[in-house]
Amino acid sequence: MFVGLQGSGKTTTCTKLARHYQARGFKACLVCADTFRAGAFDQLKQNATKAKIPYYGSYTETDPVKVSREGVEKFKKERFDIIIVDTSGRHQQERELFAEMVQIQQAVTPDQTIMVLDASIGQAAEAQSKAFKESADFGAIIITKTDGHAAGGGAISAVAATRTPIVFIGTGEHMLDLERFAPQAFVSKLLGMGDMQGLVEHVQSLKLDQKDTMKHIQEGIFTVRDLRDQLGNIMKMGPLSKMAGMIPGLSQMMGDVGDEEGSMKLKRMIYIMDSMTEKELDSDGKCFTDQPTRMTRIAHGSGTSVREVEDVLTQHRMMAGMAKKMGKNMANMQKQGVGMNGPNKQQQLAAMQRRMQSMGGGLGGPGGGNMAEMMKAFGGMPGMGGAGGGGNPFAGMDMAKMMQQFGGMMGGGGGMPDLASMMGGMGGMGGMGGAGRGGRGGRR
Ligand SMILES: Nc1nc2c(ncn2[C@@H]2O[C@H](COP(=O)(O)OP(=O)(O)OP(=O)(O)O)[C@@H](O)[C@H]2O)c(=O)[nH]1
Repeated sequence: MFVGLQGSGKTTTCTKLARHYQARGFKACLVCADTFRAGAFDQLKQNATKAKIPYYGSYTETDPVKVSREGVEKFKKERFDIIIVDTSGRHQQERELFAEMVQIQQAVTPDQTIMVLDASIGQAAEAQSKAFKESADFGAIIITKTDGHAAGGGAISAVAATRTPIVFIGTGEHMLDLERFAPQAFVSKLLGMGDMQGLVEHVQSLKLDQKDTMKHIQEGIFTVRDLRDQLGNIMKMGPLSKMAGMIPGLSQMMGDVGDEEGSMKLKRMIYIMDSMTEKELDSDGKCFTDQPTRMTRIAHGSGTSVREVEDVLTQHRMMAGMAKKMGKNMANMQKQGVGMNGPNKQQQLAAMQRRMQSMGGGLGGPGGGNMAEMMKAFGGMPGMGGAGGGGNPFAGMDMAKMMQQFGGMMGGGGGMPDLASMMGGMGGMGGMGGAGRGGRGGRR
């Protein structure tokens, strides 16, 4: 059950949370117990429909206690794992509404009552949460709008007084803008040091489909379609600035590259590939150099310029070259039998871990992120050859060799890549609004 002040972001956060659990395999649903505000049910309905989450509510029933009881009973019968009840927002003084909140709580006997707090109220959060605590005894807090200028620092320190855990934070208006609250990650992000754990969780929740591309890369192949799929995956990840905030040092490096410019560029690249024939998409791109008129046709078809089409093909050639290198190395590794399928798998894993740790220590760069964790995160990053949903595509291989190769790929000259060149490589790979222009692995 959700409680909170009017406009704190309750309804939005209910849907975000339901989607969060749904993406992790739970049967989640929403009950609208806000019969107070006209349009509240419509808002919940709209959000729920968009996120494909079952919902319950009524246009005619005015008793919120009745609606919530009916909704919860219905979904319990249908064996839902997580039933979220959204109550109407209130002001601190609204006695009647407070009484109603308690009645709903008694009617549905929630396993958890969560209070939603807007970060912008800052230090006032303490008085606010105390007032709520006196009526509805909530067990957890979600702080919303931490993407605003208030960043949540004041509100977070204020609610410490209630000794209630903050479980999630809202980081934007989009459905995916909900993060599990981890104090350490939160602080390092505030300080511009990135949040690799958040990145891994975010990428995992997107359920990116990378199977075909991974298989291709292992074989040393990278088709134009693979590039299209990877760019599509990057688009799914949400605004570039948000992703950058999670990668140590990247947001500083990106400087003035705007989200709009970046995503527009990605979109145009996708339009270009959408104007290609199936055969062209599945090709290695040579047909374009053999018959350059194809590029003119595609530029016309996609409403772009021949120059842009050339750029996409250059990008593809670069990635195909890397895939070829990678495929060869993987084949060599397999030949040498360094795969970890033998009986001493545990020992090999431990040795790998040690090697990774010692390498991680050598990684300078802004933020000095833990290399082992970074590799895990990059495992699931589109464009980095990750296997679907954050799985580590390097599992079962010699990590040291892999890392060396990464260094080579990113222009680090065979050693460990420094962070800047890694990001340069990423920017180049994804064509992400020029984020990688300065990096050695960048396009030019
Ligand atoms: N920037 C940002 N906006 C948010 C966030 N969470 C919610 N919002 C916005 O805050 C506004 C209010 O959100 P609602 O979900 O309608 O608030 P509510 O608490 O349900 O409002 P009542 O039903 O009146 O109590 C909406 O415009 C949301 O898009 C967040 O984390 N960041």
